Amino acid sequence: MEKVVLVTGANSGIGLALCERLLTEDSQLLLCLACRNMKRAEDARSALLTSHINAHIDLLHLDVGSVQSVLAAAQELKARYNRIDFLYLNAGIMPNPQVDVKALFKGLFSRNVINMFATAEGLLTQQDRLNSDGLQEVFATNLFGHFLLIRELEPLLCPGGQTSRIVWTSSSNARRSAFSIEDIQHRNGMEPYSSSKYASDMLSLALNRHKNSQGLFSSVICPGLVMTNLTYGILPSFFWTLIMPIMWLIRIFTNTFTLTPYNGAEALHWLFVQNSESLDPRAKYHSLTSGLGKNYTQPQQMDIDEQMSEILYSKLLELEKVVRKKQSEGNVDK
Ligand SMILES: NC(=O)C1=CN([C@@H]2O[C@H](COP(=O)(O)OP(=O)(O)OC[C@H]3O[C@@H](n4cnc5c(N)ncnc54)[C@H](OP(=O)(O)O)[C@@H]3O)[C@@H](O)[C@H]2O)C=CC1
Ligand SMILES: CC(C)CCC[C@@H](C)[C@H]1CC[C@H]2C3=C(CC[C@]12C)[C@@]1(C)CCC(=O)[C@@H](C)[C@@H]1CC3
Repeated sequence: MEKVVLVTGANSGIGLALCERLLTEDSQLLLCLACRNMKRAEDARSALLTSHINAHIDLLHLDVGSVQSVLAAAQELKARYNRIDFLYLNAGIMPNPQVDVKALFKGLFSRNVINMFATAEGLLTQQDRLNSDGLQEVFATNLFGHFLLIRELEPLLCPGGQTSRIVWTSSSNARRSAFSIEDIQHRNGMEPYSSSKYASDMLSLALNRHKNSQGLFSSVICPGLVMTNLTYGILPSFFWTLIMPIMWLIRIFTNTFTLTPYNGAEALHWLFVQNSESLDPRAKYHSLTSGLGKNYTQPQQMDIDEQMSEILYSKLLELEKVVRKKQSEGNVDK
């Protein structure tokens, strides 16, 4: 039976590279590209079809940052498919990033330099805003929209007698100290990206606890530092052009500088070919590239508190009720 695979944020960067790799791995795949911009989705589909002429590629309009769009997309999916084998939750944003140049230079001459290049700890802040649902945009896009999608797709993800898999594109930038259980949307801080990725790590653990018995397994990965639209948005493009040779040089010494989307998608691809029983729910799977350019995947234990992940899960369920109520009231008003 052909596998049904859905990828969010599939039209560029790591998501698109993943699609390419999955089609090479399994030509029988039924691949669904879930994107917020249909022109970009069409272009991605055409690009994939040039190297995989007979591939079965569907498109779906999905803006994960919008409650209404997630609910509509889920309805459409339930009409189209009777199960989903792999759900890759890859769409993500880091709006208005600011690099702390002083911390960067200080870090360059410290013993922490390798960790700084791997995680950007203490280097990055972002300016977040409220979206039209009244949610913080980074939280809504990177975490909550995906959570709502999972909840809506439960009938396709837990069909009974079969296992399904969820894979989150998280980050080594996910940090416990950037997250507050009192402020899960990160309304009051300057590191919404780090907070949202830490929340996705915790949610994955909670999902495993609640859903493994129904055949649903969740994992998180970090793609390493990859040059994509997201990273190009961090610094002016002339600066990236200038430092690109340095980046490739650093790559010889740090395996976390995967740099290309193909390399960054390594752990996402690796998980596709693993059995669910062999997965560790507490591990983050890292895409790594050696100095000689060899790709490999390595698990690393996550710094997560079981109890806190359970509280987060309950808070997300509560928020789900609130947004659903708001949504149905909105529909009645129309
Ligand atoms: N690049 C890196 O070094 C790292 C990236 N990551 C994570 O990898 C993931 C992929 O990012 P990357 O490939 O780097 O960057 P890209 O910007 O190339 O890809 C992000 C994708 O997400 C889509 N997207 C953003 N917002 C939404 C939305 N509201 N609804 C639907 N789709 C949306 C984008 O669509 P559109 O084209 O329309 O904007 C795009 O397809 C992200 O989750 C990111 O946090 C993690 C660690 C490191
Ligand atoms: C002199 C140096 C070559 C200049 C580069 C400095 C920074 C702009 C980068 C250093 C570490 C990088 C990094 C990321 C972005 C660019 C840096 C801050 C990420 C935060 C991108 C998104 C992620 O999720 C992380 C895993 C990356 C970690 C490292």
